[in-house]
Amino acid sequence: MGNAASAQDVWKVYGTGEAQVVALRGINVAFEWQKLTAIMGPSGSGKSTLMHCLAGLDTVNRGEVRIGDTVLTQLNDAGLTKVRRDRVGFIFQQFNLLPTLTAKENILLPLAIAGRKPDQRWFDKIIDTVDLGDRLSHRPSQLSGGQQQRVACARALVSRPQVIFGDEPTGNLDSQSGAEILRFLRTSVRTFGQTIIMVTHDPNAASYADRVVFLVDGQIVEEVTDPTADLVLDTMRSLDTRLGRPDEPGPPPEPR
Ligand SMILES: Nc1ncnc2c1ncn2[C@@H]1O[C@H](COP(=O)(O)OP(=O)(O)OP(=O)(O)O)[C@@H](O)[C@H]1O
Repeated sequence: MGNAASAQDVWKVYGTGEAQVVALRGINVAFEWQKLTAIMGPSGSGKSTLMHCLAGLDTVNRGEVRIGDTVLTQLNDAGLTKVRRDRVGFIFQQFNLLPTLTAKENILLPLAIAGRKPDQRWFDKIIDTVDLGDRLSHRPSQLSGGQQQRVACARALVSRPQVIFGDEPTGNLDSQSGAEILRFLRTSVRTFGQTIIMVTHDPNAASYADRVVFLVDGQIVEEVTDPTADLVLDTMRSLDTRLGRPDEPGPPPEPR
C-alpha cells in the first residue's frame, strides 16, 4: 500500500544571492504507515523545513513530495489546502489553540471548517485516551500546558488524518507532561493505527518512535529503528564528527 509520506530528491532553497540558504539538499526518505517516526538533527539542519515540505505547508524548489499516492508537488494552492484540511493533522510546540474557544470547540474546529460531522464514538474514545473528559468546557487559559497539548493532540486525531505531523510537540512541556503526550502519540499509532511524523531535539522523545531519521546540513545521514534514548544520543554525538557540508553540493536547484 505504498508509503504514508515520502520525499524524492527534494531541494529547498531560501533567499537568493548572498542570502541564499540551501535548507534541503536532495532528500530521499519514506515514512511507513502506522508508525511513529522521529526526525532529528542539529539546530538548522532542516528538520522543520522538511516537515513543512512533507505536510504541504511549504513548496519545494525541486523533487517530489507525496502523501499516500498524492504527489503534493503537482498540486496548486487549492489542492494543497484540501490535502492539509482533509488528510493531515498538526501538533505544534506552541499548542496553537484558539483562546476564545473551549477545549471541545478547539478539538472540533478542523471538522467544522471541513463541514464534516464528528463521529461521537471516535470523539469519546479520543477524549477518554487523552483524559480530558472533565476539561472540555474550559478555555485554553484555564488549562495547564500539558492539558493544552492534549487538546491539540485530540484536535489532530479527531478527523482521522492519514498523517499527523508534530513539530517539537513536547518542546514546551515539563518532562512528565511530555511523557504523557509521547505515550499518547504511541498509543495512537499502536492502538488506532495512526501514522505520525514528529520533529524533536530530545533523544528521550525520539526513543518513543519506531524509527528515527537524522538530518545534517539538509541531508539524511543516518537512521535507527526501535531506538533507545542512549542509542539516539550516541548517534547524535557521532553526527557531530561526521559529514559536514559536502564538497560537491550537486546540481543547483531550479526555482519553481
Ligand atoms: N524562512 C526562511 N528564510 C530563510 N532561511 C530560512 C527560513 N527558514 C529556515 N531557514 C534556514 O534554513 C535552514 C534550516 O532551517 P530549519 O528551521 O528547517 O532547521 P531545523 O533543523 O528545524 O532547526 P531548529 O532545530 O533550530 O528548529 C537554517 O539555516 C535556517 O536558517
